[in-house]
Amino acid sequence: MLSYWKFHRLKLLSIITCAHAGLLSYLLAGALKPLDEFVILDILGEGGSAMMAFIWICLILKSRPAGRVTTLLTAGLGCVFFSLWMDFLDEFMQLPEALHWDHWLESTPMPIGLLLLTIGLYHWHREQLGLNQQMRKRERLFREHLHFDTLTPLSSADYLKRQIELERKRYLETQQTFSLIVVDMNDFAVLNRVHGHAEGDRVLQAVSQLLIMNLRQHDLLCRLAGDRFVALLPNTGTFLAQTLAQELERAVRHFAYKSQSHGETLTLSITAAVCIAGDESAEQVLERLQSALAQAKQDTLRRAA
Ligand SMILES: Nc1nc2c(ncn2[C@@H]2O[C@H](COP(=O)(O)OP(=O)(O)OP(=O)(O)O)[C@@H](O)[C@H]2O)c(=O)[nH]1
Repeated sequence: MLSYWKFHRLKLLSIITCAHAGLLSYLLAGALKPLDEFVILDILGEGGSAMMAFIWICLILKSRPAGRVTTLLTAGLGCVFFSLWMDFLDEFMQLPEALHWDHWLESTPMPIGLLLLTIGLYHWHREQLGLNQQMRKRERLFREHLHFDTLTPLSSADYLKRQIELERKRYLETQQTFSLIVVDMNDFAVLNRVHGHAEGDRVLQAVSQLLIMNLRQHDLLCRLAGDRFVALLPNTGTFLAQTLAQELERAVRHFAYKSQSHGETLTLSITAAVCIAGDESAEQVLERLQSALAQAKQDTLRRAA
């Protein structure tokens, strides 16, 4: 409750104030009905509906950031809630015959609320289309995953091996080779030591997102172990794989990651290596990939020396 109270307190306060104003108006202008005029079924039905509308408001505010769509949905549901609330109060209070404002307060907010809710839902739909577009890039990651890594949203080495076996079958049918890129963070043990393991975890999460965004829609990124990732590139030759690997290295080098503790920019870098595969078992391919990485690490060290 507290987290969304901070962002949406104005909206919630307006709704609660309106509800209190309605109650106060009834108390000032009307009188309590005798007990035998209470209709239990109406009280339960109208009170329950008002309560549900309020719960919907809380759920919307809890699950959405502040913005136009949230405001429209809350305003719409707020009007619906107010209408139902006035209807509920009507069950307990009797107003003088000459007064008619209770009918207005019961009936007018409902259609206005439904109109606002409809506009809000329409914009929510448009917003969702935009989000779907963004998510499509990561679709292969989220589909059919039995083995998710607990830290990053990537699949594990087991899933990667199964995917390599599938690519191998495809190779036997179509003769189309595929490539793999292995990526390893440089000096990650030092980063852990200097900035703490929790910061290291956040770096791994951020880097995995960055790598995903720099791969193509049909590529698959897995976390092999620790600070090591593997991208499976279907139907891709060595030249294109090398180009992608260089792009990944560049993306990480230019990534201005900010530490959570002090907000300073941490310099991150990776070493990437590539291998092309066809008719080989997953173990064989991964072994070759690890050797290519070891070689690339040595080259990097030699260049730095
Ligand atoms: N924060 C964090 N650290 C991890 C995780 N898994 C492995 N590590 C750490 O990653 C580090 C990997 O160490 P190394 O293989 O020596 O890698 P490195 O320091 O990048 O060395 P080079 O690869 O040679 O540059 C170790 O310190 C592990 O403790 C994890 O899930 N979270």
